[in-house]
Amino acid sequence: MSPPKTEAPYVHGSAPKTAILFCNLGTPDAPTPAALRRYLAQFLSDPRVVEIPRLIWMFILHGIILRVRPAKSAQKYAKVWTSEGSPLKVWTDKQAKLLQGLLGERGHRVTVRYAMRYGAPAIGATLDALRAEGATRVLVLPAYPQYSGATTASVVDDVARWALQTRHLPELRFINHYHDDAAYIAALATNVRQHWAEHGRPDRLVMSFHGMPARTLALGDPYHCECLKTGRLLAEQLGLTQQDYQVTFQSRFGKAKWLEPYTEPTLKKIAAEGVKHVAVICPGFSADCLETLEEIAIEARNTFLQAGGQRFDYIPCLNDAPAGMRALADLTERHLQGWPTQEAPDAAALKGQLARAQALGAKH
Ligand SMILES: C=CC1=C(C)c2cc3[nH]c(cc4nc(cc5[nH]c(cc1n2)c(C)c5CCC(=O)O)C(CCC(=O)O)=C4C)c(C)c3C=C
Ligand SMILES: [Fe+2]
Ligand SMILES: [Fe+2]
Repeated sequence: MSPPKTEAPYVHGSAPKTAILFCNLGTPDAPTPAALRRYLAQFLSDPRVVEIPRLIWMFILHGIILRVRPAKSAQKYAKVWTSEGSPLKVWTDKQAKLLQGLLGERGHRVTVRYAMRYGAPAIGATLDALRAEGATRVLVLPAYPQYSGATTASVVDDVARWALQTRHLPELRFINHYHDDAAYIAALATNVRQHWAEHGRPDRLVMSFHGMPARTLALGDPYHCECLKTGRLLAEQLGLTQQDYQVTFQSRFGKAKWLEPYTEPTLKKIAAEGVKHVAVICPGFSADCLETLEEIAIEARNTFLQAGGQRFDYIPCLNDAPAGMRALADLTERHLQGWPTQEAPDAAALKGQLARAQALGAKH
């Protein structure tokens, strides 16, 4: 552990200031092999993401994966890259600004910033900036509705790493998950209904979540259960029966067994069974990204159609949908309780305290 870094001197009488740190996964800076190499090296070196003995893994990662995958992944990113950059970053930035606006309209005086677990803006650098701006309370909101060790816990690790090197810590709070939050489920249902009103109701709704190694379930990770619960609650909201929907897991990485059923083989199977029209939604992704726009909306679509399916609809993530943003604002508002952000009694009281202290010639 390195010693605390030099920080701005303590300012007497400063009022509490609250910040919300909205943390997403991160994404490469450009759709190029070099940028992908940097991004994947950081991402896949995280022991929360790949849980195999370090020495063996570093050998495989640097000896094989980082020689092959960057070029392949760069080609995929190039298919979804926008003029403003990676979709994940564009949406995360927009969501942070919208959340700031909504909380402001509700009378909360808070600063909302986003940070990325891998790549930029880094969590530690963003926390440093917030402290320099005077933040004394930070609520950390990982952009993952379902908790997993690989995602949510890894954000907490990064905040903890920053805390280990920081002298004057802000008060810290963390939101672990919101997989069964009523407003989140209702926002997903609104998205689905709107899509059906415009594009027609499918024979089957596939809810595709990012996968995880199957062994993480036996090791106590709640991710699988939380995905299934989100799926059940969404189906309930939509009035679906068990025949109308399916929960699947996508984005398998490596050779090990991951959570099943896998998304693409399931789409192939149901097309062969005669399902003609399928709609796919990815409720575990708070914003569209490579895994939804390329793997599902392009790759999985081709798989389904080639297997005999006739119609494939991809239902976008919540992104900047008003109901989804309101759900995030409600969630953060609940977690802000006890941190007075709506009025400034502390500021007024502190000013009075300071004036009285100064009159006495005291500093404290
Ligand atoms: C939504 C939750 C996510 C979980 C759980 C998750 C676990 C997980 N991911 C990998 C490996 C990769 N994931 C990649 C991209 C990616 N993953 C998520 C989310 C979760 N991952 C998102 C939102 C994205 C997209 C990022 C973007 O820039 O758009 C990638 C990189 C892309 C590629 O090269 O394929 C890898 C690799 C593992 C191993 C894992 C659990 C152990
Ligand atoms: Fe992933
Ligand atoms: Fe379970």
